[in-house]
Amino acid sequence: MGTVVEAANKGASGSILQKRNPTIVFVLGGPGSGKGTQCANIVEHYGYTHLSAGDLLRAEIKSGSENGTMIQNMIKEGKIVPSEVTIKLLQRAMEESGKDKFLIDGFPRNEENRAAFEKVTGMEPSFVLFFDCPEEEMERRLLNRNQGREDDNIETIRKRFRVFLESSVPVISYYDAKGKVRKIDAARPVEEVFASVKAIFEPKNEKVNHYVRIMSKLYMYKFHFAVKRKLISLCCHRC
Ligand SMILES: Nc1ncnc2c1ncn2[C@@H]1O[C@H](COP(=O)(O)OP(=O)(O)OP(=O)(O)O)[C@@H](O)[C@H]1O
Ligand SMILES: Nc1ccn([C@H]2C[C@H](O)[C@@H](COP(=O)(O)O)O2)c(=O)n1
Repeated sequence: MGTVVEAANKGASGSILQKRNPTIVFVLGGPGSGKGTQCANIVEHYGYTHLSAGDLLRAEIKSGSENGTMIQNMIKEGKIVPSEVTIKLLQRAMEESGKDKFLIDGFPRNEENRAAFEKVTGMEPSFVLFFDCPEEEMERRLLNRNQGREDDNIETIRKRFRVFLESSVPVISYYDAKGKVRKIDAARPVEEVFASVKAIFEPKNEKVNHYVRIMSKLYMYKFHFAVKRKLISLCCHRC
C-alpha cells in the first residue's frame, strides 16, 4: 500500500474534494486556547462543518483500528501523529460530509502536516484563524477541562506547549508571510473572543478589511517577538 503522498503524486487522491472547491479555514492556537469552543460558535452562526484533527484521532483510537495504539502513545507523549494518518482521516471526513465549508481545527500542527496536506489534497486554506493565549491561561483551562482526556495532565500539557512553540508556530509564520493569518486575542471571556471572530466572518467593506489586515500584522510582529524570547529562554534552561 502506498503513502498518501505517493497516491497524490499519481494523481489518485484529492480529486473528488478538489472538484467541489471547498472553503477551508485552518484553526490554530495553543492547547486550551479555545479553538473547539469557538468552532462550535462558528458552526452555529456561519454554517461551517467543524473537523477537529484531535477528535478524529481519538475516535480512531476508540474504533480499535490498527493505528490505535500508535496514536494513543503519541497523544500521551504530546507528540504529533504522522501526517499520513491524520490527512487520511480528514479527507475521509470531508468527503463523507458532502459539505463544502470546513473549519479544520488543530491542523496543520507542523510543517510536515502542512506540506503533505497541500500536496495530497491540492488545496490551501482561505485563511488561518489563530487564537493567541498566554500559557498560564491555557494551562488553567486545560487543568479545569474535566473531559477525561489523557493528555490534560501537567506533564503532557508542558510537552504540548513546547511542541506548539517549536513545531506549530512555524506553520503560523508560513501563512502569516502569505497574509493569511487572522489573529485573535483568546485570553478574554468566550463572548468577547467570539465578537472578534464574528468580525472576521461577517462580510465587510474593503476599508474595514484593510484595517483588519494591518491590525493583524501588528499583532503578529508582537507575537513573533514574544515567541523568540520564549524559545531563547527554553534553550538557556536546557544549557
Ligand atoms: N475564552 C475562554 N475563557 C475561559 N475558558 C475558556 C475559554 N474558551 C474555552 N474555555 C474553556 O477552556 C477549555 C479548553 O477549551 P477548548 O477545548 O475549546 O480548547 P482547544 O484549543 O480546543 O484545546 P485543545 O487544543 O487541547 O483541544 C474548555 O474547558 C473550555 O470550556
Ligand atoms: N494535526 C494533529 C492534531 C492533533 N494531534 C494529536 C496531538 C495532540 O496533542 C492531540 C490532541 O489534539 P487537540 O485535540 O488538542 O487538537 O492529538 C496530532 O498528532 N496531529
